[in-house]
Amino acid sequence: MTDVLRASASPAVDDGPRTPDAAAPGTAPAAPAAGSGATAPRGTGTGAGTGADPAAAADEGTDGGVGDEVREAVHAVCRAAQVASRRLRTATGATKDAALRAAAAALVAATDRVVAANAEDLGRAERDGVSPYLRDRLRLDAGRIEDIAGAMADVVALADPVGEVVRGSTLPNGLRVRQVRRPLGVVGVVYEARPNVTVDAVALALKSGNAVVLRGGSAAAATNAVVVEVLRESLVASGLPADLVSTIDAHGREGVRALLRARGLVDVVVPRGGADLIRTVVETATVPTIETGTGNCHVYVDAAADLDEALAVCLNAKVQRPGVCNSAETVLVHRDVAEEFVPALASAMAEAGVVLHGDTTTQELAVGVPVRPATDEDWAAEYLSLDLAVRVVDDLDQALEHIDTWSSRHTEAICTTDTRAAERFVAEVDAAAVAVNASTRFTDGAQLGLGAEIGISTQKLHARGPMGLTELTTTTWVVTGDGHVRT
Ligand SMILES: NC(=O)C1=CN([C@@H]2O[C@H](COP(=O)(O)OP(=O)(O)OC[C@H]3O[C@@H](n4cnc5c(N)ncnc54)[C@H](OP(=O)(O)O)[C@@H]3O)[C@@H](O)[C@H]2O)C=CC1
Ligand SMILES: N[C@@H](CCC(=O)OP(=O)(O)O)C(=O)O
Repeated sequence: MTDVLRASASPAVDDGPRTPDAAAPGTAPAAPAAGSGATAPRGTGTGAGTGADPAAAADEGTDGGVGDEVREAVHAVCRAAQVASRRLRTATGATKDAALRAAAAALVAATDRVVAANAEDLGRAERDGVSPYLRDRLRLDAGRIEDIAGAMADVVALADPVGEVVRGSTLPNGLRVRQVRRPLGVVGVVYEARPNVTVDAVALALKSGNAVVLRGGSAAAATNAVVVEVLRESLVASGLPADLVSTIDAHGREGVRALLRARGLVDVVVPRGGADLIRTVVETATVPTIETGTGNCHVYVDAAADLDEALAVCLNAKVQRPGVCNSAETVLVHRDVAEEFVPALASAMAEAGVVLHGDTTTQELAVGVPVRPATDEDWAAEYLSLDLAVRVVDDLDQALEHIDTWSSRHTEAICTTDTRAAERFVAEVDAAAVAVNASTRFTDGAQLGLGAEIGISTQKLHARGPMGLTELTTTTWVVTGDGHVRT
């Protein structure tokens, strides 16, 4: 069976000239816009055009709708992060590891404070009608804080990427050349209301020698404020600058746009979120960015699938954590096994509380289980809930065509015992991750051995899939001679 999860090399990002944007007028306030909850079929781009942000639109071409005050405040944070990042360039692995261990312990020690702030966020989310699945992403308790600290320890245990010689040789003229891994510098992260991401981002950024500027989902503002405060205090206690970790949460979405235009002050911004965020990034950013797109992931159950195994994979992919980007939204079933598989799938999903949306054949075969007629909206949807679209396909070609049309290029899975079908699937699907006889839920930094992830890139440059330590570095060519001159 093809090893579908082999790591690939990633080229460096262009960090552009180190001159911040000139100040531009524009006092329009930030205007939140709801995401569409659906991904577009192939050919319509990254979700541009879904939702609207009048402030950004009104000020397009000037400074992304950012007022002077917010721009200056965000740039000040980035400048301080840039200064702090220089301290980490030369920090030893031992220094960074000790600081991260201390930070993990500080977080656990602050459990009561963090949980109290989280309760505030959860109460507000419930009053605002946020779905239970999204509230699950937001929720912290003592056990989850222990897990988060454990994830930090996992990152500490990984090899320090900084200083790694990627390649090197002595040229015929005697010049010694080495390509050496270095930190990027300042990494901005805009992410969902999921406080574990705050800590994952900090652990990965610091271990790879970077300062990090955070902008978490507003629903998690109280939790993140406490977490960031605890981490900053801990850094100082470890003899490192607090400004290695900072937040721009106070500046709302206008702050996000200011960060996206802090060219010369941040080296890369990683936006983790839905179509509306990505549209804003595409239209606003002047800094290098790495997009982490929405998840519209499929499981294809082939004619040669082990159907018990396939059922377990489908259930896990849909039900284990339906509110996250790597959960499955559509199951495609080969016609030859549909009569046996669809009824089993339908009753297992119904038992797990899943609402099915299916094509005509699925509706006919799912005896005793209600199936809503599926439309193109269902094939496009990233439900992020206990909803699942099901389609019976004629063969692997039709499955591949469906995936090519509707996939968000995040994660696609095939269940089959046919090696040739698996190899075709791996070769022909265009996605950040492809799983063979395994759940889509494995597309996760921790699960793939990266300790954690700063996001799951659905673009092809500079990284693709879960981004860990290596993806937060660039390289420098070090050329050493003995007074060599070029002739
Ligand atoms: N591939 C990956 O690694 C990941 C993908 N995702 C995807 O994100 C989506 C779900 O997360 P959700 O919390 O709803 O994500 P959102 O896109 O709603 O929010 C993520 C972050 O982006 C901000 N944001 C959203 N829209 C804008 C905008 N127009 N301008 C500036 N900032 C903006 C949010 O701020 P505010 O709080 O103000 O709304 C928040 O901080 C799903 O589609 C999921 O698949 C999520 C995480 C990881
Ligand atoms: N790392 C995650 C998946 C990525 C993620 O953060 O997704 P999301 O909850 O949509 O923001 C996990 O499987 O736990």
